[in-house]
Amino acid sequence: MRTVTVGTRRSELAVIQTQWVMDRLKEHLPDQWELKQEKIVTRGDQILNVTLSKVGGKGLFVKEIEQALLDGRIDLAVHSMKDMPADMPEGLVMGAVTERESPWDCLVSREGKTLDELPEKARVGTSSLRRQAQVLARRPDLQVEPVRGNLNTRYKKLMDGQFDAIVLAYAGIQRMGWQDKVTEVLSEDVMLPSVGQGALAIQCRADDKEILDVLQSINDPGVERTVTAERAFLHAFDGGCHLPIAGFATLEENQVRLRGLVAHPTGTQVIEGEGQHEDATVCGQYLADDLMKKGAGKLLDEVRDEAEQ
Ligand SMILES: NCc1[nH]cc(CCC(=O)O)c1CC(=O)O
Repeated sequence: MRTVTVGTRRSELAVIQTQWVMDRLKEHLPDQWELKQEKIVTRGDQILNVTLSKVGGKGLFVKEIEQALLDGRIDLAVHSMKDMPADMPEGLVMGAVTERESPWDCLVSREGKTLDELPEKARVGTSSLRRQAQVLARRPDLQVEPVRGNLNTRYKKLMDGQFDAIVLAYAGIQRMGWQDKVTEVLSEDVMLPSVGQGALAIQCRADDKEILDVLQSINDPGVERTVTAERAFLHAFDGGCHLPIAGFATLEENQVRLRGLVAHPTGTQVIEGEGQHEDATVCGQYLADDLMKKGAGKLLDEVRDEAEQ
């Protein structure tokens, strides 16, 4: 008999994601085990109306949750993979990676216009430098403005007329059941997604063998492999989701194929590449090396300097 406490952020999306994982876990739990949910407020949830990139710091959405795991207040935690920092605190591990929903971004537009159809100087809401850079690379005339808050808040701001369109992760929209609000799913040639986008990461204590065993049953090895390549790529730049870096991997026969890019937030410079390798981590590192040779390191230094001003 064991009561397993599952930690989650309190936003509607986080709760839906956690419930989804709990439903899966239920089918694999030993007899007499129970699942309980515990909501945790993170710093990222408390910061409103500030551009995340300005607040900086990696893991705004995970720190408090990690502390709860280390303290034993919770036994496992469900995170959006893309919110997970590259380095895990001592004593914690990623016990499972779940199957991936859509990795793409999408445009939700107030008057049903696609990215190419938006009128000149239309206002697009996003606080992600990665999305900003790619929107501006395609449509330099648009005005990109920061938008904070959870999905409900952002959608309300769009409908109130603060923006003509917003860019969101399609996976989040799907989980909320909001597919009919989407104007356009953006293809990888327009908007390469964030590393890990659409996948969920389940974190637990490294020494909790019982939980690790149960988590194995819901782990998706294919997604684990592609996400490992994407994260190795991001890690090589010492980057978090607040930098304009994108990466997306697929499996082709026995190879991991990875596309990645580093951009200036103004969209005026985009350095991109593609590579494949059997080993996921090597694949990510090789592509990062390739982009470094094309000037990505210098570009990111500029972006970091500008962010500090
Ligand atoms: N940045 C916040 C965040 N973290 C995870 C998702 C949902 C999608 C996912 O699982 O990647 C979102 C919302 C968004 O970016 O629109």
